[in-house]
Formats: sequence, structure tokens, C-alpha cells
Amino acid sequence: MEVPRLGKPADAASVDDAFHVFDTTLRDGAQREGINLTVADKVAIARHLDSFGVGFIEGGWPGANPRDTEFFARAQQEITFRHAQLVAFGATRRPGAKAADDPQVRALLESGAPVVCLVAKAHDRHVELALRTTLEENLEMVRDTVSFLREQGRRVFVDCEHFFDGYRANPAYAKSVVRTASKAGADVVVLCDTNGGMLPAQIQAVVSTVIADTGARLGIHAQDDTGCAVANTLAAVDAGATHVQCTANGYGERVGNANLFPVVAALELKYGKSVLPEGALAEMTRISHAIAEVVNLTPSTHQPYVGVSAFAHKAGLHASAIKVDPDLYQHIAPEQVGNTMRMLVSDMAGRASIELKSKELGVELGGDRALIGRVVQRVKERELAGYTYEAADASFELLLRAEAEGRPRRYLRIESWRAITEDRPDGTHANETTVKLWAKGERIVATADGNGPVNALDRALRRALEGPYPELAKMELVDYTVRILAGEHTTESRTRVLISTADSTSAWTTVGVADNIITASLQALQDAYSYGLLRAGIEPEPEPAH
Ligand SMILES: CC(=O)SCCNC(=O)CCNC(=O)[C@H](O)C(C)(C)COP(=O)(O)OP(=O)(O)OC[C@H]1O[C@@H](n2cnc3c(N)ncnc32)[C@H](O)[C@@H]1OP(=O)(O)O
Ligand SMILES: CC(=O)C(=O)O
Repeated sequence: MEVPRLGKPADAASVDDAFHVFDTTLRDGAQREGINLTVADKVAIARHLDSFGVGFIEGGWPGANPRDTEFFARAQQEITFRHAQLVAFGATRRPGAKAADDPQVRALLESGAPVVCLVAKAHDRHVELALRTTLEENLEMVRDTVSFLREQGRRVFVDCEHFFDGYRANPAYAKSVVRTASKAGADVVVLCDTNGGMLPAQIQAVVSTVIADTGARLGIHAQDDTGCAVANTLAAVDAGATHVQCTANGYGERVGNANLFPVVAALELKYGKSVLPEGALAEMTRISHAIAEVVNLTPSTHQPYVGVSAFAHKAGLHASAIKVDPDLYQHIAPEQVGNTMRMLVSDMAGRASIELKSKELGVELGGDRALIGRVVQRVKERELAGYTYEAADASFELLLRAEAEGRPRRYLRIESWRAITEDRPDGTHANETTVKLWAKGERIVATADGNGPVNALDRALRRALEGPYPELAKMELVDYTVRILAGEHTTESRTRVLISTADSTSAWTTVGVADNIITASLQALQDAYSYGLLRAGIEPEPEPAH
């Protein structure tokens, strides 16, 4: 019999087998609407998960589709696993056949995975309606498939589908599936909340009883349909489960699965269980974002532990306590999970928020209470007028420096501008903008066209400034958003523009607010250029030259 080699070598440093972190991003995660992984994506995600240190990576269902079959073939050639064992997922054999003759069971063996996770029916109604067989034959399918795979040298886990609903309907039968799987040689029998309808107390009660009644080693697989998948997973652990099935960022069928990151963070930091290799937890934020990048979904900003907002503080009262000790408003130190604390400045800020934000930005305020008070006041006035500084750090820094230095950092002064938008009879459009401005003591007039009025404005400004400030050529506008701030009548509403600009090393966001979109854009663009020049170390003029 060929020894499967898809996984860490037997002598590799291993996290204790007594507790399993089992990741199913590549199988259940891929069942999420909107995720469509290539084989190369799967290989990239498997590498991230292995480097994070999960014990098991469920790679897919070999034989169900060519992509999953190819993934197992390529994983053998391309990945040297340091921590994880690769797991092939599949179903118990078909009713009335032999496991040894079932093509999909053979595909599991041919995948080369050393571990197989079999899905089995545990709900009597599903056996009769979906599988269209008898309760006894379903037990025989479990027994035969597990025994056959064990004989072939595979480690076997069994996912009992719809276990909790099945237990409610017919507890004796649900438990008989667990006993059959365990007796046939399954290392872990995983109780699945497939419809995701359970709550933590129910999970805890059922897992405790099933452990007491069957003596089997149990795992948990929780879907998130009640928003309780992480809590349900931890409730199962509280009841004695020693194997947790999760997915990166909670991706999964329908609304998703138990999110791997809060589950392992809770196990490590709250339960004191060592479930990851030394140092891995501090990589968690990076790994979460890297996987989001591969699946092409924007990372959720509000994800526990790893979201960019997970340690972002907005309320002034929070900031005043954090100034004394960050622990007062944080449940852990963000660095433990590779994240960072951030201060948000808005009309909810107080003096402490401004002081902490200034430190973060490297602007020295010297504890000047009057100055700090002026900044707080200015922020509140401007936010009332529609500005938003929590989303526009660069505009806030310019405001802060203007107050601290007693004059704005000004690199240019606009004298006037004019924008022309023309809709032609043939259906084509033209946008042309002219700006008249002063920079480095010189009056400059420039005109440009663009695919919209704001694009034409940006190009005219750049054309005007390319002589005095050649550094601007390295900066590009990367994002532009507009929001209409509700007024009494729609046409009288104010417009808020946020512009993100980037150079080769970083990106920054600026804000403008005005009655019309072009004026608001001009403000945001002026801040964007000024901030970029400030970062490039360019000194503003002592006094504008007119
Ligand atoms: C709860 C979960 O998320 S489990 C994971 C589910 N994942 C997937 O379904 C994704 C991959 N699936 C597939 O590619 C396909 O469904 C395949 C290849 C597995 C099967 O395709 P088909 O042979 O065309 O069957 P189809 O999808 O219509 O139905 C599934 C069959 O599996 C049977 N089945 C369902 N669960 C089990 C089980 N635990 N053990 C054995 N057979 C099962 C069903 O009764 C049905 O049998 P039938 O073909 O005799 O009606
Ligand atoms: C196995 C699985 O994905 C489930 O029961 O939800």
C-alpha cells in the first residue's frame, strides 16, 4: 500500500494531537456564493493556512470536480507542509454497494491525502427522504466506508450532517451513527449543525450528553445561520469537543461557518490552550487579509481581532481612559494578534483623542491644553459642516499642523477655476477645466480635458503644478467617493468628496465639502497634493506670493 505523503512529515514539530484545529476554507469556504477558487488559489490558501499552523486542511472533494482532483495532485508536488495534514472530503458509499467498489470512495484514496473526512447522514428523516434508504443501511454505509478507508491506512474523521436536528428528532438513532463511526475506526466524530439553527446552550447540552453516552471523541462543525457559529463552536469545546472545524474569515455555505480566527484566538488567549505553533497568533491579521486577497473579497473591517476597526477607538471617553492604560478599553493587546490600535478623530473626540492621534501621526503638541482644545473645537465645527476626519486622516493631519504651526501648510493658492461640460448632439461629451493659481511666487494658468469634470480638474492642476512641484508626478488618485449630505431639499444638499491618493509607498485620504461637487473635489485634491508634498519633505512657501 502506498503511504500517503500529503501533509507534514511524521517527525515534524507538531501541535498536540489532543486538540485539532481543522480548517475547511478550501471545501466549505468555497461553497460561499461569490467565491470561485482556481487550483492556484487553493494552493496559495493552503500555504497560508499551513504557515498559520492549523493541524488539518480540508482541500476539497476529490472526484466531485476536476478542480478539486487537480488540487490534490498539485498539492503533492508543490507544497511542503510544515504543520498541517491534508484532508480529502467525501461521502459515505452509495446505498446497496460496497465501499471498495464505490468510485467516489476510490477517488478519496487516489487523492493521496492521509486523512479523509466523510460526510454521513445522522438525521433519520434525511436518511429516508434524501438518501432514500433504510436507517440500518445508512449505518452499514458508515461502517463499511470507515472500515475500508482505515484498512487502506487512512485516518478517518466522520462529519455527522444535521446531527443536532437529527438528535432532536431521534436521539437514539443520531447516537447510533456516532457509535457506528467510532467503532469502525473513526478518530473523531464531528457533530454538524448543518442548517446553523442551533444556539450555544443547545450545543453544549447535546455534546455533553453524546460524549457521556457514546464515549466517542467529538468534534464540532457549526454553520453561522443564527450568527452563533463561533459561540456554538466554543460551547462544544466547553462540553468536551476536542476538534473544531472552521473557515478563514468565516467563509462558507449560505452565511458562512465558524470563523477560524476568533475561534483560535479564543482558544489561545481565553482558554489558555496552545493550538497554534509559537508566534503564529501574531501573524493572524496578516493571514486573514492575505486569504481575503486570494478569494478576492474585501476584508471585513469589523471582523473581531483582525478587522482594521477591531482596535479603532472613536469615543472621547474611551480615548481619555486609553491614554492612561489601553487595557481599560481593549480586551487584549492588538499586537497579540498582529493588529494595531488606532485613534479615530470625529465630532465624538475629546482632548485625549486628539493627543493620542497626534502621537500616532508624530505631531508634537507639547501638552498645550489651549491648542488641543482649539483642535477639538475645529474638528467639531468642521464635522458639523459635513467633513469626516475618521475617514480622512491626511486632511486631519493638515488641520492639526495648521493649528499647531499657526498657519496652514499651503503649497498653492487657487485664484479661480472654470469647468465646461458639453453634451454634443452626436451623443459624445467633452469636459474641459481651466485653473488659475499661484505656486512658488508664480501665476500659472493651465487647461486640460478629462473623461469627467473632476478628472479634467485633476489634470489641469497637475499640468499647472508640474514645474513648481515635480514630486506630484509620483502620486496618483486611486479612489474617489461622493456622498450627498441630506439637506432640506435635495438640490440644496451639500456634497462630500473623499479622495484617496497613493505613491509607491503609501496611500492617504482627504476630504472636501461644498455646495457643488467640483469645489468639494478641488478642496480634497488640494489637501491630497499638500499632504503628499509634506510627506515628500517639501517645505511650503513662507507666504504665498500674492
Ligand atoms: C453539508 C455539506 O455541505 S456536505 C458537502 C456538500 N458539497 C457538495 O455537494 C459539493 C460537491 N458536490 C458535487 O459535486 C456533486 O453533488 C456530487 C459529485 C458529490 C454528486 O453529484 P451527483 O452524483 O450528480 O448527485 P447529486 O448531487 O444530484 O446528489 C447527491 C447524491 O449523493 C447522495 N448522498 C448525499 N449524502 C450522502 C451521504 N452522506 N452518503 C452517501 N450518499 C449521499 C444523495 O442521496 C444523492 O444520491 P442520488 O444521486 O442517488 O440521488
Ligand atoms: C459537513 C458540513 O459541511 C455540514 O454539515 O455543514
